[in-house]
Amino acid sequence: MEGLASLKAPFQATSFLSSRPKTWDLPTQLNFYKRNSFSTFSVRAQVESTDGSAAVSSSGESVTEALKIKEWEVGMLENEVASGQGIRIRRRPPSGPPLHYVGPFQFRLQNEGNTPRNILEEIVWNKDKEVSQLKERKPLSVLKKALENAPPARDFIGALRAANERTGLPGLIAEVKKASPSRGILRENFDPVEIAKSYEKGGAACLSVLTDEKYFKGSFENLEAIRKAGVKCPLLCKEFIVDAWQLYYARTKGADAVLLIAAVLPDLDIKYMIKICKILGLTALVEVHDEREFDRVLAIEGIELIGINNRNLETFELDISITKKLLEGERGKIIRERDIIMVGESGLFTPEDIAYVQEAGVRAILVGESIVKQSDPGKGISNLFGKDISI
Ligand SMILES: O=C(O)c1ccccc1NCC(=O)[C@H](O)[C@H](O)COP(=O)(O)O
Repeated sequence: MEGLASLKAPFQATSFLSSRPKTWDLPTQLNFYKRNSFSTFSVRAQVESTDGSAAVSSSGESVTEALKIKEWEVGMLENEVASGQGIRIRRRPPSGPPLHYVGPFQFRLQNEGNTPRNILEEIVWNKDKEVSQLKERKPLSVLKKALENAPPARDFIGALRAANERTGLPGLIAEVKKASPSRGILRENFDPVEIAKSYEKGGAACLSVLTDEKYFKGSFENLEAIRKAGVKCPLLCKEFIVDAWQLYYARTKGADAVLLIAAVLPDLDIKYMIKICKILGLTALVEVHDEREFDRVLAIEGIELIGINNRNLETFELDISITKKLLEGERGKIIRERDIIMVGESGLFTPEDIAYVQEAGVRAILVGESIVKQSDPGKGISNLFGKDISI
């Protein structure tokens, strides 16, 4: 393991590896992690063969083996950092170290519980695997090239503000959602482009397109098809983002905005991803569900759009009073002072629900089930608001 730090050309061992502390007590490791790494994404990027030959470190250990250990160590540290911020979702299963690992004893003990504790954790673990496979096929360099041909990013927040000003009601992000883990299939006859056009006609300001296939029966093809069909509403790529690579991927597929879930991402990842979003012209909708997540997100610079999910993603429990509770008092004041747009998400079915969250302080709402289930989803919007908001 130590040999990795002294790898010589043609392998580039950059600062992450060469500056690694020699003593691996836990606090040192955490500080080191905080300073140097966001995810295995950066670990991979920093051990590169420049000529493609098999790599062996000075201790005789193969680079692949060393990389596996390094990835596992970073994974452990990610979980530690996250739980220190109250995040219960573990980024990947604690499957135990690679076979030849001879590291700190406390890490070797932590290989229990490798079944997900709840649905969100299961989705995240699955996404982590999915993304590493996709990354093999489309590395960042390929995506960066593809960005040149991506359609321009549109103003997601501007569209929400304009709708709110025009109607005096929260701007609607209408969700193109075929199925969900909590509700199963929502719509059998599912034509994403037709639904998107119907939403636009019905007065939606923006659209949210689920791209997760396994749990929501969505796809990036749907996102791309809606964008290519000329729908003018800005598009949110509704995905479980665990890696900055996905931001680039979403942008190449025509997304104007992405979702960052505070229950999944530690602060450092959110900060880092917001910076990348700004570079790519993407709007970040950062989602929270409780006070602790909300406070973490409010402490991050550059936040413009925050969603309060009324659905507990670990238990599926829906309660729209969460939006009210989180926007009361000091937090509501901060939001107003900073002119942050708040989005009420999930479980909104009636004009009374809309009035309730608007009264609580949201200027936008994200709605799926109640409108996607209607035979005419655009008309479903009129039913939701109790009036035609397209004019
Ligand atoms: O909808 C689910 O069952 C679900 C389960 C696990 C993670 C996320 C989930 N939904 C994502 C969303 O937040 C909703 O799709 C969105 O807010 C719209 O909600 P709704 O109007 O209740 O369909």
